[in-house]
Amino acid sequence: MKETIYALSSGSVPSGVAVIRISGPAVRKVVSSLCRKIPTHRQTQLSKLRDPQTREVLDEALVLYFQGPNSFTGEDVAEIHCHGGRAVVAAVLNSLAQFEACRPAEPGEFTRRAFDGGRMDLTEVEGLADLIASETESQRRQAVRQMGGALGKLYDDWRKRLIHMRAMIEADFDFADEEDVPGSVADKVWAEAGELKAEIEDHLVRSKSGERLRSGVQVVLMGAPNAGKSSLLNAIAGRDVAIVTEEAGTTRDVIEVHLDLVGYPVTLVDTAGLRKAEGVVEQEGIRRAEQRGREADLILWAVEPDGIESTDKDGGLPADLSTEVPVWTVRTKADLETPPKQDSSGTTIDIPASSKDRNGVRALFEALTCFAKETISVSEVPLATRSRHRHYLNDCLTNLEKAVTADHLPAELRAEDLRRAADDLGRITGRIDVEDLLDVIFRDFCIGK
Ligand SMILES: Nc1nc2c(c(=O)[nH]1)N(C=O)[C@@H](CNc1ccc(C(=O)N[C@@H](CCC(=O)O)C(=O)O)cc1)CN2
Ligand SMILES: Nc1nc2c(ncn2[C@@H]2O[C@H](COP(=O)(O)OP(=O)(O)OP(=O)(O)O)[C@@H](O)[C@H]2O)c(=O)[nH]1
Repeated sequence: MKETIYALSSGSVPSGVAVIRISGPAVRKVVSSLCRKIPTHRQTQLSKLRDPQTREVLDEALVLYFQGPNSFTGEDVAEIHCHGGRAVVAAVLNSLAQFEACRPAEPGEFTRRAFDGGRMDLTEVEGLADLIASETESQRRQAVRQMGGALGKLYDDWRKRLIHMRAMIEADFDFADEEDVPGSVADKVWAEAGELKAEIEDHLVRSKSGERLRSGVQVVLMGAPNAGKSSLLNAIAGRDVAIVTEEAGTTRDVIEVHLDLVGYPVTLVDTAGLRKAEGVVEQEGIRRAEQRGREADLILWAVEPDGIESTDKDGGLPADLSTEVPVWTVRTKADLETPPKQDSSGTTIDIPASSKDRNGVRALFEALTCFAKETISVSEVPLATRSRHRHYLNDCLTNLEKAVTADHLPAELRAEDLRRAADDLGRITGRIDVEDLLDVIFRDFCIGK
């Protein structure tokens, strides 16, 4: 028999109320033992919770019951809403552990059961994970929509169209010998396939924005040592409206701050000062700084008043930087200088900033907010949000392209490419072999979800 799983779903204790969730075939037995009576489906019941062995009262709690299949997981589910004291939660979890075939849930295991039971597709699962990870309004909006199935529906519709096209082609070549079946059926299908291909290409282009919204616009501060990069980061992040979380990067030289700029997520990255370094550690720091620069959506090039010439000598932007990455020159320590004549190059935006006075970074802050808005452009249509989606969409396009262009090949082979293209979309929603992928996706979930 399938195991029954349980977990604290409500976050860290102590808390006012803690929610302990239980799912699986033993739920009815467990609940009737802990609180005698099983609540009516979808209703809560105030009950004394008792230790199954000693019958000692552990707490007075609200117990909620969902009879499978009408539950989040599709199995029988109960929720115990008890007091959020450490010892209360420990005592309840401990009594659950005493039941046979009952064990603590793995991260994301409730959701995994919902997926296995066909209650959610993979894009909905990912939307749910993104919703829990969301830090800004625009991220929340995109995640809610994806969790609600909008993206999955788009891919399912495309997949159905492909399956239909293939059926038409196969029907056409079954009757190919008969005279009165017009060849135009196939022509129509290939024209439709071409249209779908264009739709998917358009979706892919627009989805850059979806991925950026999910992970935050990457803004990387670069410049010579001592140019004032760290002070700038602190000055921007220190504004009450801006800071959400601060975390050290994977290296001690790369610091990331997650900003919420009026609902748009921006990851601001401070990097090691660029110069011709002697030490191995510093060289590694610079290598990583350059790497982040290459991945950036925007580079803030910090230049101090008398440092403009020295940056050229000591090290500039990485030579292989894509010309598509915009670079803004930020004149740091603007409180020390008399403003220079307007930069005539016209290639970069030039923004004076001072970390020393309260209004010193206002212009930069506002320019960044505009940039984030323009880069992300929250859309009403669902967008791909992960490189995983992009990967399979590209595979799908490759197969579709083969099918559409191969008019010298027999229809059987072209129909087979249509099937492959449909399968690629099925992999995004998880309808087609994704077993090895699931562990990776669910590993990132919280316990209790
Ligand atoms: N207490 C509590 N709050 C919660 C959840 C939960 O599981 N428990 N959720 C969990 O993530 C979210 C709400 N989402 C949910 C989605 C589906 C079902 C559910 O039981 N669906 C059944 C029955 C629907 C019905 O009441 O008729 C179904 O779809 O068949 C429950 C919660 C957020 N808040
Ligand atoms: N007057 C003034 N001094 C500043 C300003 N910003 C930074 N400084 C000073 O410049 C020095 C270097 O600043 P940091 O922010 O550490 O420079 P950095 O670019 O991060 O340096 P590295 O981490 O070595 O690359 C410090 O002494 C700061 O106090 C500013 O806006 N005005």
